[in-house]
Amino acid sequence: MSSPKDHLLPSVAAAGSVSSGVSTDAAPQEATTSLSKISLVIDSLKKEVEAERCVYIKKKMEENRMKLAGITNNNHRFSVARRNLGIINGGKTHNFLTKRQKDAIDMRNGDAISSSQDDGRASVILLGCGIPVENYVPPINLPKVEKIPPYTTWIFLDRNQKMTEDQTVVGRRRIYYDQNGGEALICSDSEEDETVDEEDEKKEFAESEDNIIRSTIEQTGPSDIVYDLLAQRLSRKPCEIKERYEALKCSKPSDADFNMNSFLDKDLETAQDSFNKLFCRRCLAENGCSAWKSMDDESVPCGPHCYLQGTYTREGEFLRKRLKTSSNAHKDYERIDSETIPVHDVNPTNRSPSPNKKKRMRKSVKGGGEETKEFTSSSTKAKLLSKSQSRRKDSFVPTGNQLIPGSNNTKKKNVLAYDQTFGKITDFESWRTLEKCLFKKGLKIFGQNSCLIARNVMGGRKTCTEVYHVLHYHENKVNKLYSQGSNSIDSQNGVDMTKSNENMGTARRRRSNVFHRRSRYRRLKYTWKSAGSHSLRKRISDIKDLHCRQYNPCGCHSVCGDARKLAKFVLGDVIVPKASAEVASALALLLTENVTLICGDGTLGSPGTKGNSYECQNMKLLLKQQQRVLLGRSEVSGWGAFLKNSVAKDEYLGEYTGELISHHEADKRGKIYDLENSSFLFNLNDQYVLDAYRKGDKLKFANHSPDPNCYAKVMMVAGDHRVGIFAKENISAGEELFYDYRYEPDKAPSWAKKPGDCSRKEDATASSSSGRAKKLA
Ligand SMILES: C[S@@+](CC[C@H](N)C(=O)[O-])C[C@H]1O[C@@H](n2cnc3c(N)ncnc32)[C@H](O)[C@@H]1O
Repeated sequence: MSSPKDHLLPSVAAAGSVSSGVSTDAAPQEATTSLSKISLVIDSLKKEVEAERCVYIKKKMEENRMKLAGITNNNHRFSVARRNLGIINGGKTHNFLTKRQKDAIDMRNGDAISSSQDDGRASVILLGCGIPVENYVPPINLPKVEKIPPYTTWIFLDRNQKMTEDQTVVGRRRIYYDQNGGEALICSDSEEDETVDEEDEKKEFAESEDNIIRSTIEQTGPSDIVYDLLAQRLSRKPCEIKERYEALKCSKPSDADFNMNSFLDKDLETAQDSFNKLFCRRCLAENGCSAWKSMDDESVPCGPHCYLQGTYTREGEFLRKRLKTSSNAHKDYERIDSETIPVHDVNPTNRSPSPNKKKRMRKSVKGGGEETKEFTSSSTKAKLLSKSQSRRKDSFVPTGNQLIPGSNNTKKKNVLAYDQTFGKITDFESWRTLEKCLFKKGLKIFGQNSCLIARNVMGGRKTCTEVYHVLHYHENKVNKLYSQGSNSIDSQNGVDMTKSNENMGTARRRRSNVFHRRSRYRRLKYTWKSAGSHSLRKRISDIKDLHCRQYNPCGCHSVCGDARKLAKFVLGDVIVPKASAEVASALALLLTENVTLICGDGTLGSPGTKGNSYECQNMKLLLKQQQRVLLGRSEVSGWGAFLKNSVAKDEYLGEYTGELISHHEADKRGKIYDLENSSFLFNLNDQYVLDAYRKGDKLKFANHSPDPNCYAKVMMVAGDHRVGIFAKENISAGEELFYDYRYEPDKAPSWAKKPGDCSRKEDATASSSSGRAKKLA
């Protein structure tokens, strides 16, 4: 559909403000003119819609014709083959009908039923109009059903539809809107649908109708006349049109492009809002993104718009580097059709690391010593990637000759020309907020490797070459971006590098400082062995602009002697021979933050003690020193968790693990789980809930009991809340594990209600609709 502005009629726009009461003499005439103009707009829009529809239908018909042609040709071939067969068989006609089909046809023709059975079993029954039917089979009586049984429909809602507990009827469905206008949720069951009055039903608006409404009102302005006319043309009520327009206004991002554009002006945090809510924070933090693509070979371009492939002209055209063997050796670049490879449609080759590369990666992680096993955190990946990018960093030194074919300028001049060109072409200022945020994230994760940034975080919005140019020709802005918080991205007003050589030099120096410091930080962050060096350790605390958190490794607030051992281990050049992978991760964790060591199970394997009986359980959780748990059929319900070996009272059994999700998300999931009558949600704190449904250990199968043999405890471990399950009493091998889910009495399901709990059933039902039952520690 063409732009609404093309149709904009100035006098019609004025009609938007025309109210129904017009007082001047010229008014009736003006109103008539306005009416006709509005009608014109609507008609032309309708015509456009119709024309588009015609084209669409024609296209569809043509597609169908092509599909059908295949089928009919086949059928035709078969029928010809069959006829030929008849001819071959001496013209004998074959009866291809089954007896039942023939009977039905005969019955219709009023003929007596053909009987090929001459067995004397002529049980002929006369039906209605005297049609004789042989072997009459009485019809099957289907049981009469008054109401169709209830069903449940789940519908994903648009987060812009802000409504509360309201119910909106769409067709015959009843939709419950999420309290927070959330993007998902909803349930409708047909039981209630049945109660919806027929007259309440509203005809849904088609997309074309929406377009007409929106475009007309955008062109003419909203007014009663416009609503009336639209109602007439679309066979609706004016109030419906008005209501629809209001709804369209609120949810204006009706097409994908608009949606994307609206996100582009948000910062990453806001744009990711729902992402953060939906996914487990811990998984994201620990594993990073498994979809990150690394580079197999640093010298191979990452895609058609890799900076190694070529560059952009001042006009924004991509010039591809010519092969050295080209006869046009003096020209280093050739033009490529921007239609063939759109600038923003980079589709980097999906190369996954080769087995050898993977091996190499593992090997390099092992670099810290034999005892340090592989730990695949995002930080590790980043470290590996940053290493590769530093190798790659200066592999392409742009010169004026490369940029401007045939130029005879001196190298210095050419570099300047190059800078000036790209300073303008890759105007970092013009990048959208989200693009800058993504770029910043990429910079943090991958360093200044434009290939990795473009392919992993820019999502095709910026090519590798564009990222490269920003990195190299807007360094001052990049530096600022890196050193400042994401909130200040919009206020970035770095000096344009192209303006002066002097600035360029300063920026270059500044950049190298930042990146130098960053790479040092990375080394500290991920190479645990390096922590043994005092100079490096000092640097950890010297890095002022890193966000520092006071961390203690196990989160326990008491100071035990073993903590000092651990501290010494981490910071004092002591090498512990058999540190496990978990220890290595724990140490990596320590090194990622500014650490205050106050506790730890220094024995790193056998339980540490404080006084006579103190045992730091947090460290056991951190080191995953848990009991073996078996899965089996439960005494009470479904599956249950069983202990393999006997344990003593208060012994740590294991962790209740799961996805770390927000309460908002848990409420949504809880509604589904409640329907299944099986919930793996565990309230962690007022921010997060653990959901073990998809991810969890066997301990998630431990069932509820009011008189349990275990208990759950929320512990602060390495800065995170985690849930440990402990033995409440001595438990012998093979016993099933139970703990008290501690559901709130009014929300507890019947099987979890305590005998003394006098809350009425209705109360429980009422409250469970407003909140899920919460498993508590
Ligand atoms: C965390 S799961 C436990 C594993 C579950 N038995 C299974 O087979 O998946 C919790 C669910 O188990 C069931 N459940 C747990 N304890 C129960 C009990 N004492 N009586 C009845 N059902 C119980 C409930 O359906 C509850 O939602």
